[in-house]
Amino acid sequence: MLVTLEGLDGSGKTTVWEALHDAYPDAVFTREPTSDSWYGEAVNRAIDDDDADPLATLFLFTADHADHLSRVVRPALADGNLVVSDRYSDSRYAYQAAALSDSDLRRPMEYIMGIHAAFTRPPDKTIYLDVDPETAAARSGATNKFEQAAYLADVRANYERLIDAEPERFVRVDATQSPEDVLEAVEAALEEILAEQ
Ligand SMILES: Nc1ncnc2c1ncn2[C@@H]1O[C@H](COP(=O)(O)OP(=O)(O)OP(=O)(O)O)[C@@H](O)[C@H]1O
Ligand SMILES: Cc1cn([C@H]2C[C@H](O)[C@@H](COP(=O)(O)O)O2)c(=O)[nH]c1=O
Repeated sequence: MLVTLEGLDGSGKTTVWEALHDAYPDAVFTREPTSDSWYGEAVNRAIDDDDADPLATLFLFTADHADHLSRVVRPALADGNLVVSDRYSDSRYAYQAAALSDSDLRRPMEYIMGIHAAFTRPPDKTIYLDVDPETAAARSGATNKFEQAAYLADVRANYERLIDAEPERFVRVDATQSPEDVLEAVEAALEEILAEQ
């Protein structure tokens, strides 16, 4: 089963993802952008480059996803593992659709989803850590172009579109709570997800 953690920068995904390692020692924990491949390194260069072309950035993230799928996600699922990914395809649909909103693409989110549809493995469930853009930007330190409150407001609106389209896949957790309460809510959600499967 593939469970993904999604949310704005600073919503607390990585904090939760790290804490879950103890509760689920047999699960495969992974992330996007990947941290152990040259594709992930290329993505990180694009994130840190304020002048990076947004369409080129989309394709770098998508290449990293393709490598992540073939090298980590599909083999782990084939072995029957629970896979928990800190960010996954929804990050592209939410973030790159926002970055490309002023481009020549008429419907950026649909375009990005179309590129993925041919090869991706959709998540079985997605835990969405919901936080307002101002809190997100403040927590993340606004250190790169994606961590700005105005941009994150557009990203959040895109996540809401995704949730509206597939309400049964998403579990929303209020990420403005204390880290302990957020973790408790995520662990409860994950227990329910695993019990249902
Ligand atoms: N529930 C919370 N309340 C207050 N601060 C939090 C909470 N969760 C995480 N933080 C703090 O916010 C910062 C960002 O947390 P974290 O890295 O887990 O977020 P993230 O969603 O993974 O962000 P990014 O997507 O930018 O990597 C850290 O300093 C972390 O300690
Ligand atoms: C996977 C993915 C990520 N992003 C953005 C979101 C963050 O600002 C950075 C890095 O992610 P991290 O969780 O802070 O390490 O990249 C994106 O725009 N599109 C994506 O597909």
